[in-house]
Amino acid sequence: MSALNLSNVTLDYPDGDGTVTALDSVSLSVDAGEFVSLVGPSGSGKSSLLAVAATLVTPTSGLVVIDGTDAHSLSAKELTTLRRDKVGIIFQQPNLLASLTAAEQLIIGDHLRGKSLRAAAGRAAELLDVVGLADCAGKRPHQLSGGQRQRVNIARALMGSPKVLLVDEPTAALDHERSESIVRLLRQVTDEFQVATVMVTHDTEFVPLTDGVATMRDGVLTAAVPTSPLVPA
Ligand SMILES: Nc1ncnc2c1ncn2[C@@H]1O[C@H](COP(=O)(O)OP(=O)(O)OP(=O)(O)O)[C@@H](O)[C@H]1O
Repeated sequence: MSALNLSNVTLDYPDGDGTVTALDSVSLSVDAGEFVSLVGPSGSGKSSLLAVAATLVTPTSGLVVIDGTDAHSLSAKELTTLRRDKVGIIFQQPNLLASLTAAEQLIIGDHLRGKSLRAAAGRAAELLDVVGLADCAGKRPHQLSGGQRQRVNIARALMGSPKVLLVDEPTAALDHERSESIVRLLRQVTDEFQVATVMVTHDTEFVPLTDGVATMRDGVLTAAVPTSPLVPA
C-alpha cells in the first residue's frame, strides 16, 4: 500500500467567468521510503499538487488517500487530525519563530498536540541530532545559518512521525553546497523514517539523489520515472 496515493485528481480554480485547471487528472503514488522529485515550469501546478496532497485544498474530483485513509471520507476535524498525524510539510522559508531556540521550535508543536513537555523535549533532542544540529539546540534563528535553519525546519516536520513528507523548493534560498546537503538530508530521513517524500524542485542537479522524477506541465503529470542510481556521498 502506498503511503500517498493521488488518483485522477482534478483541481479547478475559479478564473473570471471560467475556471483554470491547476491539476488535470493527476495520479501519483509514493511508497514508504520513496523519494520523488517533482519538476515543471512555473504555474504548471506543482504547489497545487502539494496543497492537495497535504489535504489543505480539496480537489474538484479524484481521490487523495494518505496511509490508507481516503481524505474525502473525513469530517473537517478528522481531516485536521489526519494532517497533523500523517503529513509533514516543509516550505521554502523555514518560518521559525525569532524568540525560540532550535529545540523550542520543535517542542512547541508537539506540546500543543498534547504531548508532555518531557516527551517532546526528548524527541526534539533526537531529531536535532539526526539533522546534525545536536550542538545548536539552544541557538535562536539569527544565530543559525540558512542551511541550519532549513535543518531545523526538517526536524520540526518530522516531530509528529509523519508518513508523508511534502517539501516545496527546500533549496531555493541556499548556495550549491548547502542545497546538496539539504537534499542529502531529505534522502537520509526518507530512508531512516520510511516516509513517502515528494520534493518540488528547480534544482534538477539533485534529482539523482531521489528515486524518481515526475514532471508537471499545464496541470498534467507524467508518471515518475526512475532516476539513475544514487551518487555516493
Ligand atoms: N488560489 C488560486 N486561485 C486561482 N488560481 C490559482 C490559485 N493557485 C494557483 N492558481 C493557478 O493554478 C495554476 C497552477 O499554479 P501552481 O501555483 O500550482 O503552479 P506551480 O507549478 O507551483 O508554480 P510555481 O513554480 O511558480 O510556484 C496556475 O495557472 C495558477 O495561476
